[in-house]
Amino acid sequence: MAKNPIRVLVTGAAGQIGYAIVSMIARGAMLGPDQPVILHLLDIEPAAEALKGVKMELIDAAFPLLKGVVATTDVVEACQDVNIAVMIGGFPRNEGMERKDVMSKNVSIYKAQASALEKHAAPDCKVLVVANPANTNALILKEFAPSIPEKNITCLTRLDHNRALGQISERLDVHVGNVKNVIIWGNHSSTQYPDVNHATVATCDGEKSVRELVADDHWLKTEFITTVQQRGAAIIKARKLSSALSAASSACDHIRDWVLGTPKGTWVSMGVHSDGSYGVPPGIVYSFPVTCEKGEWSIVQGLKIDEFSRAKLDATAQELIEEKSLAYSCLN
Ligand SMILES: NC(=O)C1=CN([C@@H]2O[C@H](COP(=O)(O)OP(=O)(O)OC[C@H]3O[C@@H](n4cnc5c(N)ncnc54)[C@H](O)[C@@H]3O)[C@@H](O)[C@H]2O)C=CC1
Ligand SMILES: O=C([O-])CC(=O)C(=O)O
Repeated sequence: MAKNPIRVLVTGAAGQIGYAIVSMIARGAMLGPDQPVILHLLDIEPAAEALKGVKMELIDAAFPLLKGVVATTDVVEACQDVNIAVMIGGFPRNEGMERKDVMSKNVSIYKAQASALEKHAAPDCKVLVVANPANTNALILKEFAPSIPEKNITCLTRLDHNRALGQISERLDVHVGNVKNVIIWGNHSSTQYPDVNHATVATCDGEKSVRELVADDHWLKTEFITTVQQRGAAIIKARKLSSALSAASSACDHIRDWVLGTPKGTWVSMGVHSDGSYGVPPGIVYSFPVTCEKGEWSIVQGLKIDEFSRAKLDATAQELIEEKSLAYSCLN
């Protein structure tokens, strides 16, 4: 029997990431090749014509899984009964800016949209915040949508996770699909900590540790980390626009694994509300290694954290604490 359609909200749908992600969702990259979807597209009035154009193109593409498109500038209409909300609406940074530099513009959007989601989305709606500063926007969204369960509000660090997989794959000249279990700890910012201490590569002789195969701790502790931390800025420098294709694809990966589950023995990175695991203070949205099953994520427990990692985990937590107070000062 055909499945009922799932309603997916995409905010900022007339923007770069929005334009890239809608066709991915309509092709089944987010929810599976047999899952019909209805797209709810939200943007603001100045982008209303462009949004209309996106809807026209979705119709023209005749996607078999796409059962309807609601394209609107009305946040209430956009949020009505949605099961998944991908929150991309906001302002991107330009060259030379840090992601927190878009804080004052973007956190107020998340405060305003929180209550529309709370009142009008499906009660079990899963929320992914993409717009920067992603962790802090997710925190603000939760704060102003208190009835949405904390575990349903997450932010995107899967792009950083995929970037780390990509860097290891390039360095070892192995296919990226054979590399797994890197971790992004902390903030989606230049203080994030890409950690390969538990990462492995599938080889014909079984799974091997990334650290042993790379055999260059200096590179892993320096250039590898900074390349992943600075990749967003490098893309902006090269394209004069921030990452869009890779952000859209990673957002699909995030939701797909959350809803359909992570493969056995594999974890991914998600920005989630800290429960105090690994000594990370509660009260911030922090990227952890997680596995997902039956639509629920859980933080991977019991990983050994060495002294080098400890300092990095703490530094990015500290930045998130500071961002939190900056966000509140922007809202006052
Ligand atoms: N977490 C992550 O890994 C990544 C996050 N980002 C962030 O995603 C966000 C979007 O990036 P792009 O698509 O490149 O930007 P963009 O400027 O191309 O598109 C953003 C869209 O949001 C719309 N918008 C603005 N205010 C809105 C509101 N109140 N409600 C609904 N829509 C609204 C704009 O009209 C625009 O169409 C930025 O904040 C960017 O920094 C980008 C890449 C990766
Ligand atoms: O760097 C930016 O501003 C966009 C972004 O978040 C990324 O590419 O990771």
